[in-house]
Amino acid sequence: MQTSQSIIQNCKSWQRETSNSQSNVTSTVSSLLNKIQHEGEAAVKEFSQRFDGFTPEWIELKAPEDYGLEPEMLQAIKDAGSRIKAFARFQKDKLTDSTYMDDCGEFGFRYKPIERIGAYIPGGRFPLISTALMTLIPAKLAGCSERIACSPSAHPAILAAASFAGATAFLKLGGAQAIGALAYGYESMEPVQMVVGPGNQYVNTAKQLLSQRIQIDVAAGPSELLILADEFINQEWIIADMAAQAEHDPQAQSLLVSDSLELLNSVKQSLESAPELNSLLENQQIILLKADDISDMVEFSNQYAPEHLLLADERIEQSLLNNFGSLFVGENSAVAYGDYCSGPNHTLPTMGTADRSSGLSVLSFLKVQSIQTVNDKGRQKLSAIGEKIAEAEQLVWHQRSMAVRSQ
Ligand SMILES: NC(=O)c1ccc[n+]([C@@H]2O[C@H](COP(=O)([O-])OP(=O)(O)OC[C@H]3O[C@@H](n4cnc5c(N)ncnc54)[C@H](O)[C@@H]3O)[C@@H](O)[C@H]2O)c1
Ligand SMILES: [Zn+2]
Repeated sequence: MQTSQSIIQNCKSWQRETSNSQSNVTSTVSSLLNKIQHEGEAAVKEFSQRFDGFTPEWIELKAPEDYGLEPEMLQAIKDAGSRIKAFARFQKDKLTDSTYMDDCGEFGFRYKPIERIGAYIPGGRFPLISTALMTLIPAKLAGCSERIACSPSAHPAILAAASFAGATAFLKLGGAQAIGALAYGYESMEPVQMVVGPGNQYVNTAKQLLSQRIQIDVAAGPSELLILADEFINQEWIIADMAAQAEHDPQAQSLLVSDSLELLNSVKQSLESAPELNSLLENQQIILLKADDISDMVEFSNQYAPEHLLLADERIEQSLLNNFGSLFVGENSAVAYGDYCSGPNHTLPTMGTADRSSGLSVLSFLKVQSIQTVNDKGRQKLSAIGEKIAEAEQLVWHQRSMAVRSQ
């Protein structure tokens, strides 16, 4: 049993545990992928039988209305999907191709979609309906022409969501073998160029191991929530938020950081009085941290770089917060809204990678290409600059290819 002192810790001395090594998963997945690369379909089928007890199956998608869902469920999928679509469209509209001209010619860039993508929708522990929407909708808005949904679950709500989100095919197949099938091709499906979507350690390891061959999205590990709070917040709400993110996964973690010891003590008491919540506290899925002041809170947040950041402290300016996957401002903004239906994506960087990477968005599915058109004047001017450098690098043909144009 922990003492009261150790339950409320000082934020300066607390650090995220780095993930324990998982070399046996890596070697299992590595040999699985190797077999799929060399033996193709037969190996995919064999692994699917071994780990999931079924043969992979292409499932033809019908209209979302045709899955016999209760009307409220169908409506919720459509409403969530429409909001996710609206956000993705808004983002897409800001990404415009652009060109400028100067005396040497025309220079610009454009966005082009990756053609074939695979979206993995986890289905082992829970059927993740929202993940079908979050992965496939931005891919469609980006303009990817083939969008293969892959999941070990063919739950009617997943199929309806994949259909609403615009999957062009649905393959019932799970785990690392699903990622292998997407990357190497399967039956009539050509290999995809990108695989997105969360999954368990087998799925994530397969994505990592294949990342030289295919583009992958963020490292979406166990969920994380950091709440920065002042003494005035609604405790019932934030306790529910912390328990919500913790229930994703036994390794998921929610942190409450405040400079108010009164708040932390009061939250601690509420947690301890409910056995289900107390066990989250004991298993360190909920962590209470005391800061000296708001600058301490900001500093902690920036170094921790949480997946989800809930800012429930009006004294702290948003602009001071540098590292997070998604920011929820004010206590109205439950993180669960972001998980399902507010609009922004829920596939977000975890394990501190938010200090250098972004969550899934329309941009993830686009390549930025540059385009240049040199005019006659540009031939002279650019030759004069470039030849000098090529000469110093002793790249003779580089120099010559410019020299022959310089007249
Ligand atoms: N960070 C995010 O945005 C986010 C969102 C949703 C889900 N998730 C995470 O996704 C994960 C979903 O995991 P899941 O397990 O429920 O579903 P999953 O679909 O990722 O994995 C299930 C598959 O794992 C394979 N598998 C299971 N045991 C195996 C074994 N011993 N050897 C080889 N393969 C094996 C099976 O083929 C099975 O189909 C959770 O960890 C959850 O936290 C993260
Ligand atoms: Zn969540």
